[in-house]
Amino acid sequence: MVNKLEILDGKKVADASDKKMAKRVADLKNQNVTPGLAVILVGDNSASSIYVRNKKRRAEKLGINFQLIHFDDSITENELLEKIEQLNNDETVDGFIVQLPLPDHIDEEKVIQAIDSKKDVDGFAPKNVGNLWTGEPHTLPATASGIMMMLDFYNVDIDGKNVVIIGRSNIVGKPVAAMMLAKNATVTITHSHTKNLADVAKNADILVVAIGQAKFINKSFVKDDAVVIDVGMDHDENGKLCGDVDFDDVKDIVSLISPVPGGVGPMTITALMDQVIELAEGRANG
Ligand SMILES: NC(=O)C1=CN([C@@H]2O[C@H](COP(=O)(O)OP(=O)(O)OC[C@H]3O[C@@H](n4cnc5c(N)ncnc54)[C@H](OP(=O)(O)O)[C@@H]3O)[C@@H](O)[C@H]2O)C=CC1
Ligand SMILES: Nc1nc(=O)c2c([nH]1)NC[C@@H]1CN(c3ccc(C(=O)N[C@@H](CCC(=O)O)C(=O)O)cc3)C=[N+]21
Repeated sequence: MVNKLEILDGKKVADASDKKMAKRVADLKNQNVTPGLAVILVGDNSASSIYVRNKKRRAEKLGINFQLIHFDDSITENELLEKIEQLNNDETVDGFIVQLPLPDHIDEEKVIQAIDSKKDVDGFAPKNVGNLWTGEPHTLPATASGIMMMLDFYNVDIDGKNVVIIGRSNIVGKPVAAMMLAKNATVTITHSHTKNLADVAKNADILVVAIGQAKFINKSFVKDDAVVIDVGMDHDENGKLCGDVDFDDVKDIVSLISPVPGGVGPMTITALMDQVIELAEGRANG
């Protein structure tokens, strides 16, 4: 079978949206409002560090105020909660993120609940999660939104399609499921207890992989002509950044695939910046 490989080029989609977003930031600055984003990073998780570095770069490019608050692993839960309270009350900060995962001695649930849902640009606060499933959400998880924006850019039809998601995290798997369902996909969420994962995954017209295992998904998991979205931020045996999908193994059978790097990562940042700008627009309009 002859197959024309097409890449879901997240970098290209991101560059196109940057032009529109920079214009919105300029309009806000004319009204004396500068969008503000703060990020709390505890310790130095590798995927988090990549995310922080690229967010800073993109915020600076777009003219968004970016503030990194970097704590050592030894920070106490109370110190972290105090910082969150301060950001909740800081009028120059439109939105902020607490990078996950957090060290074991900190209760992630408690931290997320402390974030003012109006400033929760990750869309992780319980109120925003609830709204994601019932409609009219205030903020949305950036990775899932970024994936949907990318599929939209490439005119990938979702209605009635079989979407299989591998991974059920609150950051990626579950919000992707909610958004795909809202677009009328038939959604299957799989995880480490799923039996016959390859057979289930082979039903997917659109396969979304977010497990954090380098090159785990090879062509035995992928149907011919499937669309494959690789969320993983892993490292191969040479320490090089790679995804959860073995790109070279599947590239000849898929119809569309997002690479790592240059796929979902840049789209996550696009979706995040879009959300920060939107909150600042809300502030400017009173
Ligand atoms: N590009 C981006 O924008 C982003 C990238 N990432 C990256 O995506 C990956 C996943 O992140 P995240 O969702 O936070 O990960 P988590 O570790 O929170 O969750 C991983 C999920 O994958 C499942 N899983 C793990 N191994 C297997 C397996 N062998 N077979 C089936 N299911 C499996 C787990 O199952 P169970 O629940 O049963 O344990 C769990 O549901 C990471 O590499 C991360 O760095 C994350 C966020 C954003
Ligand atoms: N509260 C919280 N929300 C998150 O959304 C969140 C998090 N914590 N913790 C960590 C993961 C990981 N994540 C990434 C986003 C973009 C890139 C990214 O920019 N990737 C580039 C990397 C390119 C490079 O610089 O080498 C790419 O794929 O092209 C990476 C990783 C968000 N996460």
